[in-house]
Amino acid sequence: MTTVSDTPDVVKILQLSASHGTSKVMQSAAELGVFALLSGGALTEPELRERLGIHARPSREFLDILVALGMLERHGGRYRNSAAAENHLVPGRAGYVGAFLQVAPRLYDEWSDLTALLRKGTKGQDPEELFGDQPKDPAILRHFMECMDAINSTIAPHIAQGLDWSRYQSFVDVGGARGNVAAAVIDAHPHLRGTVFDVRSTEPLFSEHVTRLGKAEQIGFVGGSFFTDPLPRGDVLIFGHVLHDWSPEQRQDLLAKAYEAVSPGGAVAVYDRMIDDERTDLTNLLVSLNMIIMTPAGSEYTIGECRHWAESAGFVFDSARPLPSFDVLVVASKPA
Ligand SMILES: C[S@@+](CC[C@H](N)C(=O)[O-])C[C@H]1O[C@@H](n2cnc3c(N)ncnc32)[C@H](O)[C@@H]1O
Repeated sequence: MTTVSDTPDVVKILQLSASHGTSKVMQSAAELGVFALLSGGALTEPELRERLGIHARPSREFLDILVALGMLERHGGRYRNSAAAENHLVPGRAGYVGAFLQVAPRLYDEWSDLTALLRKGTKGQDPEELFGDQPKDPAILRHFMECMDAINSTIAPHIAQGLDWSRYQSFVDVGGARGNVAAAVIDAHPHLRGTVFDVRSTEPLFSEHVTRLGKAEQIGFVGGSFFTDPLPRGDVLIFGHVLHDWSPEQRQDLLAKAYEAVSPGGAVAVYDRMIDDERTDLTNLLVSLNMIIMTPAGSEYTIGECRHWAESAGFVFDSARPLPSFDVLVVASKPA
């Protein structure tokens, strides 16, 4: 006999209603170090419980949910990482994206007020609180940079391939943080000279990171604010995960400013979690709502809007291509 709870629509509604649970299980697994521990080999539930310091009452549900989510596997009473967890959730691995899960608990708290935000439109944050150029807690800044690099590391090789860099001599990564993407571009195209433009407080972390990557000679740093200071000149200006922090008017102003700084014949390259023009993609719509919650005026935006801002600034639209991690790269050139 079919009951109401067996119908696909009801199953879907029940699963959606419980998705806070899967999100929280993933965050706690990262926080407790489950994936790092299991990268050393399979363990039984009592062994995991003891090593992770978790209580017997929730431990089986916790671990078996991770199995059901495809993050762990269970064979003969022993748990081990799935290939996905082993490749992407073990700290130190090249494909590590778990830093994103570490910021997630904060996001989780911020989302708890969604209904209030939907009514008011903003949480009333101070823009300076988010990205002010005052000294910040160095540990917090470092963690923020690590999280950004965990995400942009998967994108960087595609930025290095996404333009015909043989046509250019220089680029500026605007809001380029500690130079992670700039280093990947230089790595693939050693003839280029790169500049990272970012708030002054990031300079020590930039120097440390590009030195570690062996790119300190090829990448310079200019500190300042892209709202009040001139942008450094270059053949290509990159805006990666920057425009989504600001209002549509500020994005338009930044691209107009970029047009002045780009050499004739050069280009602007923008990447963000852009929304498809039909506004159907759930993943990036959720990311956009997250930006609305987390910033005073930011959000994601459609590919068409990005094209419109670039064209209004004087650029000629070249291409929009999807990148891994649900980002889109828009490239537009400045006539020679
Ligand atoms: C979300 S991060 C993106 C970092 C990097 N481009 C990436 O793709 O991961 C935004 C960057 O913009 C920088 N930023 C914020 N406000 C700025 C301003 N007014 N002037 C220059 N850089 C700024 C931040 O310090 C941060 O490094």
